[in-house]
Amino acid sequence: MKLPFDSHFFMSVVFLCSVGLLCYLYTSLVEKPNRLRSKLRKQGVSGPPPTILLGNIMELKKARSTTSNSLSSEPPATHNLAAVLLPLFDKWSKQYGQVFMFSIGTKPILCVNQPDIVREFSVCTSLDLGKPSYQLKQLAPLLGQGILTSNGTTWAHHRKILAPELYMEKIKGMMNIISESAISVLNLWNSKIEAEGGVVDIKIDEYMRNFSGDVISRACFGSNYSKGEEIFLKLTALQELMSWNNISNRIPGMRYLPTKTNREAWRLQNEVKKLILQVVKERKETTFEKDLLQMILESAKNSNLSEAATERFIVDNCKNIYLAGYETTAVSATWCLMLLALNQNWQDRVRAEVLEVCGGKIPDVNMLSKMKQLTMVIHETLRLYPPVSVVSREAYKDMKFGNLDVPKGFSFWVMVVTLHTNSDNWGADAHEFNPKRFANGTIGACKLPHMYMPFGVGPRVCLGQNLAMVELKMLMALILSKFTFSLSPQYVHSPTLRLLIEPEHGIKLLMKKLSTVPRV
Ligand code: HEM
Repeated sequence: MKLPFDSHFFMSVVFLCSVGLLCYLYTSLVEKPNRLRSKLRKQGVSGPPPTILLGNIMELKKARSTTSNSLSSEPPATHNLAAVLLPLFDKWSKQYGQVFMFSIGTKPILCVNQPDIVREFSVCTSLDLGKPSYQLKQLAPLLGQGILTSNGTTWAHHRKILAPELYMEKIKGMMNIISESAISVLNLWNSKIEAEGGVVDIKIDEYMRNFSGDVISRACFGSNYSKGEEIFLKLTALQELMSWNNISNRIPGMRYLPTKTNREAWRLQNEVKKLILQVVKERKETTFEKDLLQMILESAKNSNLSEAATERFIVDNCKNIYLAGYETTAVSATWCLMLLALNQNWQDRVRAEVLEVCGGKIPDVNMLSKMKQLTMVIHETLRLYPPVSVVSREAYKDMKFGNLDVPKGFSFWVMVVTLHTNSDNWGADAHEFNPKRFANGTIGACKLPHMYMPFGVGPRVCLGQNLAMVELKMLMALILSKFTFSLSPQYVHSPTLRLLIEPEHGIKLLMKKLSTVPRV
């Protein structure tokens, strides 16, 4: 058969295309990352040598698998998470200094724990310092493009719309919802204790999730938990599929292949979208509340977006808020109860404060603000067990931090756990539970307060931190005023790093009703 074109010409085109593709791959996967790394090497920054394409992935993987089973089954004597969860980073930091570079795949990353650079990084307001591109790609299937997963002017637009809805003034209006959600957990525990004769061994994790899910769903979206429950379950399953443990998330391009896991993730994505749009539809038909969902709806309407873009704006931001505020608060509450169970003196002390301030009433904002000991305990919990272990950014143009010229394309990691337990900053008891260090607030707690960052830093600092603190205080105050608790003998201490720092086997407490008012 005669080809309609010259076969030599065809072969030349194929040859040239292949050479072009190889050059492109070589430049973007090998030459460019090497060029970026060499710019920092010239400034004296070193780090573990990366292997071609895989970077330091194999070392990171090995470190994770060797540490995951090495934790004590006893309650912790100290809370040295940096050494347990991030030993490789500890080792690299000792070997290469407080600023070193490593690679995830071909992506060069600068790990920064040096106080002056962390300070500059945390006050930088440039829109060119955004969330890392590799992270946005990884989270896109889970979160689409909302406030958590966008950069530049798109992010600024999302933040402007959402921020006022989470100011303290608005949170005051959510107090009833927050206390009702907490009381429903207390009622369940009460019934369990009565049914089981006075003391009950409870795994608290799901209750904490129900609480924070209920609050987010009702306060921000006006729907009740039973409507949000399905969304939460699917998002949690989706989050699990997106976690580091899933190989598809570690190999570039793998998530586009129709593997079993990916197909399951796509199915869940569609279902979550349908459910959120269903809540939106009901909302349009029935209510004109001025809550977060209403703001998102109105802003989408005013933005002259196409119907598809409007849907995406709504669905993505709903998912972002659900995800940002759900697990983080639940996990913090879980760790806080574990620490109070382990430290009975602090449990008694905070309970005495709660009983004195509230006198048997449900706390209001004013009462919560008077609970100093409780606030100290929560800050200390977030110091030792910060749910978000790394604050990360990428330089989208050449930038300067301290003496460091950082080329465009470099990502930064600030290791929150490492900063939170640095003994130079926090003192010799850095790995111990000592809420007293927060007696003068977060500013007086250590030598360099900007190194305390459970809610992140700079313009992208957590939007929900006021809400989270009020939720945690309300829940702890109500639990402490009704129950006493200690760690269950079945509790196994095994903090693990999924997307967040979580108790691997959950937290079990021995819980009973409070009979007498304790003396301190
Ligand atoms: C104890 C609970 C929480 C913790 C520890 C936490 C922590 C964080 C952290 C570390 C960040 C990233 C900040 C950065 O990159 O500098 C963040 C971002 C965010 N959080 Fe939270 N968070 C909590 C609760 C909440 C709640 C309850 C909500 C909302 C209802 C929320 C909404 C957000 C949003 C929207 C962002 C993205 C901000 C942006 O990129 O502009 N968070 N959070």
